[in-house]
Amino acid sequence: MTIKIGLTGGIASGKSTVLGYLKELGAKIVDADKVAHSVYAKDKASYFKIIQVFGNDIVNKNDQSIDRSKLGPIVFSDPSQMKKLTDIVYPEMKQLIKEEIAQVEQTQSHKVVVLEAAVLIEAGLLDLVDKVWVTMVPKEVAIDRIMKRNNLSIEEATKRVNFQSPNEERTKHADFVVDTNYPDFNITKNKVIEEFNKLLYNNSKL
Ligand SMILES: CC(C)(COP(=O)(O)OP(=O)(O)OC[C@H]1O[C@@H](n2cnc3c(N)ncnc32)[C@H](O)[C@@H]1O)[C@@H](O)C(=O)NCCC(=O)NCCS
Ligand SMILES: Nc1ncnc2c1ncn2[C@@H]1O[C@H](COP(=O)(O)OP(=O)(O)OP(=O)(O)O)[C@@H](O)[C@H]1O
Repeated sequence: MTIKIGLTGGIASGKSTVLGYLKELGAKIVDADKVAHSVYAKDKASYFKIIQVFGNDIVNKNDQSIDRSKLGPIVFSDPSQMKKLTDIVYPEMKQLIKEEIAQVEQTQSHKVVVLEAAVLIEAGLLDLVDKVWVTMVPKEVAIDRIMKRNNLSIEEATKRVNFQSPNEERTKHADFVVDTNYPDFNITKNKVIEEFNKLLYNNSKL
């Protein structure tokens, strides 16, 4: 049997760091951001729907591809526009993720598959996983990390954090909360290894 972990967390909460540890432990990674990007391809049903809703201005004139860098500013500054986009993107994204996970289950290529998705809960992906892991730092720490990492003002960094759901929304669904608010990355790493092994060796599904 394959154990399916959904990994989510707010911006700059340590998702990529934890994902790196899980990869080292041998888990297969499914990256929801990447899958979401793939639905913009011309052979996907979402392609035409997105152009219908957002118009030709978001299309690259040379190759007719959708330019995400034009779409981003429209949707990230207006939740109602983001809702219009995700109403189109999420169903196709979920179907593709389902297929990717099924492939791992069928071939039994990996014992653990991790679905990394910033919007695991919002996109209705909870039913695809057995366990939910949530990376978390206090809001002020996230803001501080973004200011340093992305070289942004406190206002810009705060805007990015506020765009996403609050930590409490996510931790409500968590089987395991990965607190990454430690200067020493090894503390985070050891917690991840411990929980991973618990899951792998105490799991009746295996
Ligand atoms: C708006 C789009 C076109 C911008 O693409 P672009 O390549 O410029 O940015 P990218 O996808 O790398 O996103 C930047 C960051 O924002 C996060 N993010 C993207 N969409 C959302 C959202 N709806 N809610 C919260 N965070 C989001 C991503 O996880 C990532 O950390 C793209 O993010 C998108 O299609 N978003 C809607 C689908 C979605 O929710 N994707 C996230 C799946 S985890
Ligand atoms: N103990 C720690 N564990 C994880 N990350 C830490 C820790 N201490 C500091 N950080 C820093 O937090 C920042 C965010 O980490 P990471 O990129 O893994 O987060 P993320 O959730 O994937 O971010 P985003 O959603 O913005 O891509 C990084 O700059 C990282 O160096």
